[in-house]
Amino acid sequence: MSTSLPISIFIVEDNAWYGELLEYKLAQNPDYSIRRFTTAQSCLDNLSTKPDIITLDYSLPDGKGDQVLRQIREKLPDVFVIAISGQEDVRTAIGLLREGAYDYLVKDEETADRLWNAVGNIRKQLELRRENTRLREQIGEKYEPERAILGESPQINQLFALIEKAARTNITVSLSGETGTGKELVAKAIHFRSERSTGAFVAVNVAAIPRELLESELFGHEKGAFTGAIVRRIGRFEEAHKGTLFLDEIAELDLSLQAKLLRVIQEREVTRVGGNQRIPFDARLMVATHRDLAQEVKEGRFREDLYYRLLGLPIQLPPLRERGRDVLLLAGAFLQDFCGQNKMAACSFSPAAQQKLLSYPFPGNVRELKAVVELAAVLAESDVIQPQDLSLRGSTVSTPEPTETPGGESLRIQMANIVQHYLDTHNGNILQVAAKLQIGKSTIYRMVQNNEVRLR
Ligand SMILES: Nc1ncnc2c1ncn2[C@@H]1O[C@H](COP(=O)(O)OP(=O)(O)OP(=O)(O)O)[C@@H](O)[C@H]1O
Repeated sequence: MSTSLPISIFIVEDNAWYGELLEYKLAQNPDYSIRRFTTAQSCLDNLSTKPDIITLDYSLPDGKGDQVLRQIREKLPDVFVIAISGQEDVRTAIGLLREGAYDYLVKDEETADRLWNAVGNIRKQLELRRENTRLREQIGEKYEPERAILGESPQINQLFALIEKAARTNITVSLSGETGTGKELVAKAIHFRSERSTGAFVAVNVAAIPRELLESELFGHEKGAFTGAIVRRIGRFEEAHKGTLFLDEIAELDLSLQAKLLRVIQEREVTRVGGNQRIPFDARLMVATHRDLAQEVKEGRFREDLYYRLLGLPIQLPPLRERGRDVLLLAGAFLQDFCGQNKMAACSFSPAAQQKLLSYPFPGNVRELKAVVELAAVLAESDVIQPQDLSLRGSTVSTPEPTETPGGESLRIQMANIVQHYLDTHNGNILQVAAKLQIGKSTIYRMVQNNEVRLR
């Protein structure tokens, strides 16, 4: 297998003949770019070019292998060093491996082949490392707030400023706002801008997990802790170690779990269900709710002490209807994305459709807008979306009847027929059908609510 990624290798060997042999072997792979050095100093002087791998002769005229290895690793901690020595001394080998050498080879007639294999193994690790870096960069880019969170209204600009502040420290962040306003998106943006971005972002929707499972979900359980606990399982707190734990719908946590959560946060240790070992964790906490948590405290449904523990930096997300022309900006971006993903001609909104979007209150906020736009793109008869293509709940703007097709069925009925067919063939699994048809799941939920389709 040849890799398209070049790998740079330094061969440090004072014996010219031996150096030649190693270079000859490795040069068989055209992706390896090789440089040879006969002294430790000449290698150290060239480390700024950042080789991926160094093969290091243990006995160089100007330095012993372990000292040179240390100097190399001080400058390039990530470089893979393969030590090569003429002496079969186990202690030397162990010492070098302890100093961080990747491998140790003894000079004999098979060294070149073993080096070839060792470099091949390193290459695989390097490819994984590069892939990881690439993915991490992509994620970082994706969650660069200015790119992922769309909007130009003063409210959104204030939000960007708060995200920057939150990302600079480890302070707990409490997000509030109506459903679909982007609370989870903001939590991710903060995580991926923070020093913890290389750690995991672990999201738990407290309301979506049955009470009896939630404790073990959060804190883990030991094998045999309860019927069904056939293996030990680490909880979300442990999973988020060095990263961020995002607890969504925190107001739905019942009072007994609130007490446990408070203790865990105070002590920064979890005890798995059925266990007695206290396991320290280092996760940053972010919480979100669509409720007024202070009001929940007043009404005795949320512990006051936990409330103050979690409040940290409060960020309130404005409803979409208060973001002025951001509605059109978001709608345009969602439309472009959807048409691009589905290889449809570029679409736009007619002025009347834009007006309709601007005058609708969007109780489901950005999530609803996205679903409405995607459905409109499917329903529209031309590449200009008209008001009647926008299916808004209880809309005040009068919408003409959907166009009749030659067969006499309205497009909306046809759409319902298609969705019904997929629901029937996918056991009523809304998520699967939404993915298959590339429409928002809320669109299908709405069709179910309006009795346009049925879950049989
Ligand atoms: N400003 C924005 N720019 C682009 N996309 C957004 C914006 N705000 C929200 N979204 C998108 O809207 C959808 C809903 O966002 P998100 O899940 O973050 O909302 P939420 O407030 O956490 O919802 P809930 O309270 O229901 O959990 C997601 O697809 C998200 O990417």
